[in-house]
Amino acid sequence: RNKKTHLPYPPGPRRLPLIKNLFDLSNTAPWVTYAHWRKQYGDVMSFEMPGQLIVVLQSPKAAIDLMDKRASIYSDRLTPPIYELANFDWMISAARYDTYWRSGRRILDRSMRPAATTKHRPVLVSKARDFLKNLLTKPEQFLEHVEFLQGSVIIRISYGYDVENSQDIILAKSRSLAHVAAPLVLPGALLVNTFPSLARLPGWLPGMGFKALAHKVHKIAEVAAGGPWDAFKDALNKGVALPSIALDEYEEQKELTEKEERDMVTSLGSLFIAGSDTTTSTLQSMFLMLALHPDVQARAQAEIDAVTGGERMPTFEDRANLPYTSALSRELLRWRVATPTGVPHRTTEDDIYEGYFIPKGTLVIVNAPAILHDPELYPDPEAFKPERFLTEDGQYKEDPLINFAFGAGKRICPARFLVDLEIFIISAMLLSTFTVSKARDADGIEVPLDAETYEGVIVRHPKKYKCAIVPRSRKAEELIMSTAQ
Ligand code: HEM
Repeated sequence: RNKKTHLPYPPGPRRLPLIKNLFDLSNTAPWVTYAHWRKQYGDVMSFEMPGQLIVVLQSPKAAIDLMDKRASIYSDRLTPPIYELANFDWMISAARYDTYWRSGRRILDRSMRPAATTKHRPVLVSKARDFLKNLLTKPEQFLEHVEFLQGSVIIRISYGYDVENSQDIILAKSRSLAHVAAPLVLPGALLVNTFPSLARLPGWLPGMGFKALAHKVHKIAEVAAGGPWDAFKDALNKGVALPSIALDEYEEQKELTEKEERDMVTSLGSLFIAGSDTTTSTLQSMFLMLALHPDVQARAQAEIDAVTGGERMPTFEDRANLPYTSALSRELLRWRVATPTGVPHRTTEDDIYEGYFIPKGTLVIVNAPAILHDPELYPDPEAFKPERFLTEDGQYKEDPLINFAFGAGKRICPARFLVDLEIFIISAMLLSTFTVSKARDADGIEVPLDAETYEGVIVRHPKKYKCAIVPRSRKAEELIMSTAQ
């Protein structure tokens, strides 16, 4: 109960002195603990980590009421202290709600709003073709191909730079940053995240290894953001810059001040780390789903064949005639939410909601799986059913709730329209040319697949698995080879 207002915090599990709820939360799947707590404490609940109150929202109403309608006070972030120490607090998804974030976010919103994403369609198609070709030559490496696809899509769309192969230096630097920096956002990853004042102690004291780590992150981040930007500037000077967000912004602003250029470097530099793992996860879930649901796959293939006659690849223009395939790509986002608890927002003022006190500095989480797997909203929620996104007469139906897979409020994922295009075109082109099924061992026995074996806390991925990916026909092979230059 708050001393000033005499109002209680939102209800939640009993806190122990000092350690509060430190040991009540699952380390591997906190969203499961939240969903379990929801049954006891309702849609707006709270718990505490030492020194930090956390509020969890688990219904569309609560998420919209606070994250959207009161966005002016629910849009800050808790930048991990290690990022500040590494001068890496420019990463947009971790940045404070301030003027830097606003100008960076403006660039991203402008370049990824629906009208602007249409421009990226040719890149998506060409990268999808390369992807199919890779699947044809080395189907057993499909998980790696998905990763490569996503990395090359982001770098091409951001800077107009075509990644040639998985050894490409710009891709390697971006991956290295994602690999080193992404896990550091977890509150328990480093002691300095829990006790930021440690950063003020001299580096020679024992336990100060995080300072060397911060230095390393700083170095990698500068190269990962600066390298592709330099490649873009080089292409620009030679007059060969390809269409990209960087080029659009450059042409729009013409003369950039040093600060504007730096903001552009950092906001574009944020895209790889924010967007590679997430879409990769969803596409990796797609292969798992297809191998587990031959009925869904056959229905989508029949729909696509009826439109293309098996004589060509499906295109974006076919989308209006492919409602089931469109619905399939939406159901994927719901079925295995890639970032189940999103990125916490932080309040910048005290607030009162439904008689509960939410103080300034509270972390607020939308537990997306609680909404997208609520049996009242999505009956039989664990089942994969594209029909959820179809009207009774089989037309594609928009469902605004699916946006919770991308967060909420002002910090909602700026790339959600791009992701929609990408998942649609990849699934349509894949289904038109390949059939995915369970793998078989040397004796011809099906290798069992487990739909539940996922790992990762912020972004979750299916654990490494095998499946068989076979071209549907000789004609399908020709289509792949003829278009993938
Ligand atoms: C399936 C794919 C994706 C999913 C599920 C996803 C999900 C999310 C979520 C949950 C957030 C946090 C939203 C919030 O705080 O409320 C977010 C933020 C963000 N995403 Fe995505 N994302 C995806 C793909 C991408 C891609 C492809 C890009 C870049 C090309 C991207 C760029 C970003 C950025 C820059 C932010 C930070 C926004 C901010 O803090 O203002 N995301 N995303």
